[in-house]
Amino acid sequence: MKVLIVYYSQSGTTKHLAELIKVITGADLIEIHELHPYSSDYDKMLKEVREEMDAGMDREYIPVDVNMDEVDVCFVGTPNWGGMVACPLATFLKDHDFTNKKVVPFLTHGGAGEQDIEEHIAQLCKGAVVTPSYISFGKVEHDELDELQEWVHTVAPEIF
Ligand SMILES: Cc1cc2nc3c(=O)[nH]c(=O)nc-3n(C[C@H](O)[C@H](O)[C@H](O)COP(=O)(O)O)c2cc1C
Repeated sequence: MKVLIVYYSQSGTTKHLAELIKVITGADLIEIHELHPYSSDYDKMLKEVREEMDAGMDREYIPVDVNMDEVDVCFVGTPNWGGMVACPLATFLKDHDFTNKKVVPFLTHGGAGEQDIEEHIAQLCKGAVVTPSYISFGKVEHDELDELQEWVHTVAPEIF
């Protein structure tokens, strides 16, 4: 059983959650990075992201060495970007074939919650079986670790 965690993180919050899931599952971890960095000015970056989403543009990512054919269960982690999957990760998901794979979403947000991100992931990972997500407002705290562990065991019992 091959288990993979693929995620994007702009400021480390989703990365932290991905690393906790790695500790629980022992899965391989892949971080997606945009090919051309966003502005380091937060407001400019928000504008840039809004413009590329409105235009339906695919944000290029730095290629990663992964053979998706071998993967059975893929944890997919993203920050909430305007209720959507972060753009570079969205491009990665579009580029790979998730048919008949189990996709397990996890996400972090700044107050708006899950919105339609699970649905967006299902659209991007065509043919996948998408489980309920783990949703964290900001960084996962120490007292939430039991809940995280329980969620992993519930959505992907076959990997243990
Ligand atoms: C471009 C952009 C758009 C965002 N849009 C939202 C949003 O619509 N709703 C929300 O709750 N948080 C939003 N956030 C906040 C992030 O989802 C939140 O801070 C997240 O935990 C950051 O994860 P990261 O550190 O892994 O990048 C946005 C952040 C960025 C950079």
